[in-house]
Amino acid sequence: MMEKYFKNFLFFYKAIGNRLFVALTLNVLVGILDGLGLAMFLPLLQMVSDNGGEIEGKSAVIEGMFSSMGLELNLFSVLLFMVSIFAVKGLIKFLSFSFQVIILQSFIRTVRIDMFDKFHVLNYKYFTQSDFGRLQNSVTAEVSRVGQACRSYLKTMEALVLVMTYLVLAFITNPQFSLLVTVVAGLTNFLYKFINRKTKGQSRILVKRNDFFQGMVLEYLNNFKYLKVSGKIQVFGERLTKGIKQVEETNKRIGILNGIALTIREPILIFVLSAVMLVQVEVLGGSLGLILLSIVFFYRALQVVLVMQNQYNVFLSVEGSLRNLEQIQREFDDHHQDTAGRTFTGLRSFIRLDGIRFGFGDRIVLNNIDLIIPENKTMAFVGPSGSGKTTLINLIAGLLSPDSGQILYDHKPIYEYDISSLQSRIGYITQEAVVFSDTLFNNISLWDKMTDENLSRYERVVQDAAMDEFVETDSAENQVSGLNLSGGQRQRVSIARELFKEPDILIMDEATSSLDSATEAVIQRRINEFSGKKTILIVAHRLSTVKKADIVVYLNAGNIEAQGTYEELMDTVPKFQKMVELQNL
Ligand SMILES: Nc1ncnc2c1ncn2[C@@H]1O[C@H](COP(=O)(O)OP(=O)(O)OP(=O)(O)O)[C@@H](O)[C@H]1O
Repeated sequence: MMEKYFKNFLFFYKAIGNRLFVALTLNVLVGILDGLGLAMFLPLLQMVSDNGGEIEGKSAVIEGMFSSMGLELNLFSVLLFMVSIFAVKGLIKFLSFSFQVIILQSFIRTVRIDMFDKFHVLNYKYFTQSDFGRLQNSVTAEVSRVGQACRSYLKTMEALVLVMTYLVLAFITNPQFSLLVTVVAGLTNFLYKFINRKTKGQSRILVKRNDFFQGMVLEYLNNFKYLKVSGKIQVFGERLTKGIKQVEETNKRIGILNGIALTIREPILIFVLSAVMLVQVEVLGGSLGLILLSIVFFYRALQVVLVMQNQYNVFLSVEGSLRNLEQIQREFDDHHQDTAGRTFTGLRSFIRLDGIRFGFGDRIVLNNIDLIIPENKTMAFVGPSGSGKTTLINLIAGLLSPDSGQILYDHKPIYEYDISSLQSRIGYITQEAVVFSDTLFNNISLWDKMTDENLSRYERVVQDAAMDEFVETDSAENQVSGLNLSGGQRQRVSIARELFKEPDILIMDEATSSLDSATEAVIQRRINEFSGKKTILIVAHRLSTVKKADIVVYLNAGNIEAQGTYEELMDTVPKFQKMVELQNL
């Protein structure tokens, strides 16, 4: 229990640092100034009542305070003091408020940036196996909710120190009365424990339901076209509606619980105050006069308790998001890609795969792969669908790490390199063409500067990728997006981008599968010019594209069954021969 309170405190303390204590101290100051201002009621009360014997004792302290400041205790000086105190209190409250805004902004900024920093180095295998709805929800909506958690937590803490300050003041004024009120009011906390537990439970359910809903939204957007053309958009729409209803149902429950917690506090406390006042005056024969100032403090405390209650409920309703964030941060840390500092400056001799094994979960995808890819040679991977070609390429490109075995770039294991320096030397074109909603120039240069040199490089690769047919002159500033280009056009944008990059190693995984034969031939001719100058890895089902490869590797069920030239494979591997015959080559 205490451990949990401490855990939350530690979480925010780690993110906010000692500024948290500054914020809290400012609040104690606000409370003390408020108390001091309110204490001026004592001399005022004394001025209006003649039988304030007990008040006199306490007000003597104030009188002493005034005389030490060289002031006389009269209506004017008391009121002047009160006005000044409240003015200073206003100023400090403003400081505290502004300080809180600053803390919060920096907290949310840090959490967001930190989240994406962790995301950038996330291992790709974990990414492909993740629930995308959860990932998306975590880096967007959940971070905002964690910001809300921080805000409400801070406000709760601040309210708590204020309540404490008022209670101390009430105790100083009238210990017996204050003790009675505190004990009775404390008993009502059991009720709140119950409500809080319920709220927390709902908050966790809410995160799960939001993850699920976000996942559905992603699928809806990604598959919009298919859902429409298949006439199933309404069916999917019903699932979405169900998701929305579930999220809102949970929100409603949390809202109602908050409402209960918020509204019952005041009537209960007023009841307690009245009951204790009756007992104190009627049974214990106390004086109403002195009770009054304690009541003012209690009432102040009550107002703050209400704020605290409100904020704590808000906190509980988003606490699920906080736990989710901690969990996902832990997962991100556990699944980050290991990468070392050696800068890759280009391939000098070969890439070597030694006894590579790789699986997704229990499914073994690659089984003991040994392979040497000599520098500046073209190697093609062929084999049935699902045989592991793309997975093998992804391992070579450093997207995936083998379960066992080693990948060496020029005698050094791949993990000894700074992976981004290696990947910046790899051109990777896949069947899923990547197009960003931006200008054509930015799409191809990936936001490089628009210098004369880059522009002429851009124009060259536009031609090399056979884009001239859909790209007019002065096209660099044209806006494109995945939606306003045809499949083949998107693929050519992807090819142009990798040519612009001028990589050492060019990987083409079904890179020309969406193109007509004529366009493919143009690009193929351009790629052929690289042969002997770059290391090229090709995955292709259309076997005509691999005829010119130096080495063809035949993969089957995660094993290399044969490798050699196209002709050698035709002679020695009947399965390959059959594949070629089926394509009428
Ligand atoms: N993210 C993943 N999670 C689980 N299994 C996966 C994942 N990606 C691929 N696989 C499995 O790994 C195996 C090899 O897939 P891979 O994409 O490497 O085959 P491929 O030879 O390139 O196939 P194709 O010619 O159809 O593109 C397949 O059985 C596939 O189901």
